[in-house]
Amino acid sequence: MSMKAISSKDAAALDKDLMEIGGFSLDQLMELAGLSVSQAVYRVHPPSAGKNILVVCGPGNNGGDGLVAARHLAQYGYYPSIYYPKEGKKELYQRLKTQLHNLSVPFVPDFTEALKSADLVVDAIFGFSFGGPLREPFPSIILQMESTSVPILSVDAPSSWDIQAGPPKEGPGAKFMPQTLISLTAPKPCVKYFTGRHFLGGRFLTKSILEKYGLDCPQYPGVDQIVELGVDAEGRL
Ligand SMILES: NC(=O)C1=CN([C@@H]2O[C@H](COP(=O)(O)OP(=O)(O)OC[C@H]3O[C@@H](n4cnc5c(N)ncnc54)[C@H](O)[C@@H]3O)[C@@H](O)[C@H]2O)[C@@H](O)CC1
Ligand SMILES: [K+]
Repeated sequence: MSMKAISSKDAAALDKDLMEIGGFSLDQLMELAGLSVSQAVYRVHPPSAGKNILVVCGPGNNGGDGLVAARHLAQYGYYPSIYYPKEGKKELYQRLKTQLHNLSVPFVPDFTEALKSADLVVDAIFGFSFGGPLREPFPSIILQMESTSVPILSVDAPSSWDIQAGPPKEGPGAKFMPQTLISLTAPKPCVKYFTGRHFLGGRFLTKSILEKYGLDCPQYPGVDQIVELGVDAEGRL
């Protein structure tokens, strides 16, 4: 099973349509996106494989997806911790933080230290609005993510990759290849450089939106919020 990619411009327009025409709020979309991310974590890394999940959040909505996913992971019995070096300004992120504080999910100050005890890293740093050379404090975080042996699951795109053109030719991110990627709504063009396990999440598209953007959404099995691309609902290639 495969799916057509969507450019970052169309992905942003589709998001806007879901809210302005579709009647969704950002909170709802982020909740469903983050729920998908948590299910992908559970699928590739069940609690029996290690419960310490380090969720690295960036300043935008990709980071918001990470905050939501961390809440669900805590409810599933994992021990998530959050590294959030550049917090976003939206009130929504503050509410997500409160929800995590109330579950005693720690916000950790030192990425290098936190990585030492992590069983899996969720890369929720940048999604489809990433562009240009990496600005501080992210270059050193990306360098550590590309050289660690801890498995990484990236949300919507491997952070530091150009959404269209894929990994940078040199510098931080040039060798970054997460083990798992969950594309939200639809894969982005950079997915053609990705070689790991690939899931789709964000189960909120309607027939008219699929038609407008020329997308063909694979069938999600049962009540799942994720579908693995490359494998069909019955597990066949
Ligand atoms: N329909 C969907 O697919 C949905 C998508 N959501 C998520 O929203 C993401 C897009 O969110 P946003 O548009 O807020 O953007 P992102 O979260 O992709 O990133 C934007 C932030 O990154 C910073 N940034 C961009 N380039 C940078 C660079 N070179 N160095 C340092 N900082 C940089 C920007 O200043 C901004 O703060 C998607 O990828 C997805 O994860 C969900 O939250 C909601 C539903
Ligand atoms: K990401």
